[in-house]
Amino acid sequence: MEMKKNSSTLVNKNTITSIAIGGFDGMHVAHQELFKNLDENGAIVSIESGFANLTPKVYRQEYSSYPIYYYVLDNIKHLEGDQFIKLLNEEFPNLKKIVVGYDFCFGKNRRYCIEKLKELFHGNVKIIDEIKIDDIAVHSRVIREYLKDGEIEIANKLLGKEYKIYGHQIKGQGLGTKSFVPTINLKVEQFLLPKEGVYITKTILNEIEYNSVTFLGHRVTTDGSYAVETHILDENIINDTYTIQIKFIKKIRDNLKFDSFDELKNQIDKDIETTKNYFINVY
Ligand SMILES: Cc1cc2nc3c(=O)[nH]c(=O)nc-3n(C[C@H](O)[C@H](O)[C@H](O)COP(=O)(O)O)c2cc1C
Ligand SMILES: Nc1ncnc2c1ncn2[C@@H]1O[C@H](COP(=O)(O)OP(=O)(O)O)[C@@H](O)[C@H]1O
Repeated sequence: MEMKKNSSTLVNKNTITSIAIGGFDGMHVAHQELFKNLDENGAIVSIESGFANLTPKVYRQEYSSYPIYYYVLDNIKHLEGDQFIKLLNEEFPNLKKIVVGYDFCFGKNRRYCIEKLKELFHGNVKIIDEIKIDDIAVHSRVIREYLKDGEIEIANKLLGKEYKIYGHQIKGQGLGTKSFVPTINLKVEQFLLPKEGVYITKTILNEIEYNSVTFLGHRVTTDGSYAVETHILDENIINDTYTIQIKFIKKIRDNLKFDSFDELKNQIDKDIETTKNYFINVY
């Protein structure tokens, strides 16, 4: 049913017969619903606004086997409706079907919407009604708000997967191993970071997934600097991987200021206990 193509550069645009159009930041449940309506020669046309921070461009292909072609919004937003359709027909000479959501609009001042698309495109236009989960409309902006509030479980439900960020290892304060627990410190770019606090997570190193607990926030108890640090449970990891992935599962607590290192150490031990219990009960 589904074809395996992992890079748009490998697929000739002449073979494409159906496309889904949108921004596709997050590659969430509603986006996946659009993709289900593509045929085996389907492709994803992703319009880049420059604001994607759930699945930044370089990480997006991971979430679909359909090839993704990117177009920069600034280069196409001045087009009139017929010019936009002409562009699509030129880019994909065998295009037969377009799949979009109920709220899709395009062209100059977003003046052209569903009715115009049906009128201007001489082929099959499939419109997907608004997708909701537990009465919440699934949109990338909605998911961003839940993440900013630390509501990981709701965000994950709307995403249809665990929210995952990529980062690379940087040096920490050097306090962790000495005074608290060993952590991998991450520099994270491009991705939206959830609310400051402590989270049950999984950390992926060299494609191996470990249970972990992750702190994000300003280290208000120590030097006040912003940090993303992950402690891997029950393992003595010597990490030599540059790229690290963190999947967020659940928030445990807010970021807190402690009066002493001892109190912080106690709380970190409790966080680790809470995380271990979670994994024992859930997995
Ligand atoms: C599970 C966990 C929870 C943490 N919670 C807090 C916190 O609530 N407040 C805070 O200021 N720092 C918190 N930290 C960060 C510590 O201050 C940090 O691990 C310590 O400064 C060592 O940092 P380093 O690895 O850069 O040496 C937490 C760290 C971990 C691993
Ligand atoms: N909840 C939804 N239900 C149906 N279609 C949707 C939904 N969210 C987005 N779409 C469609 O998916 C495509 C990508 O939309 P986009 O604007 O990137 O999504 P979002 O609303 O999440 O930012 C568009 O064709 C859009 O109409």
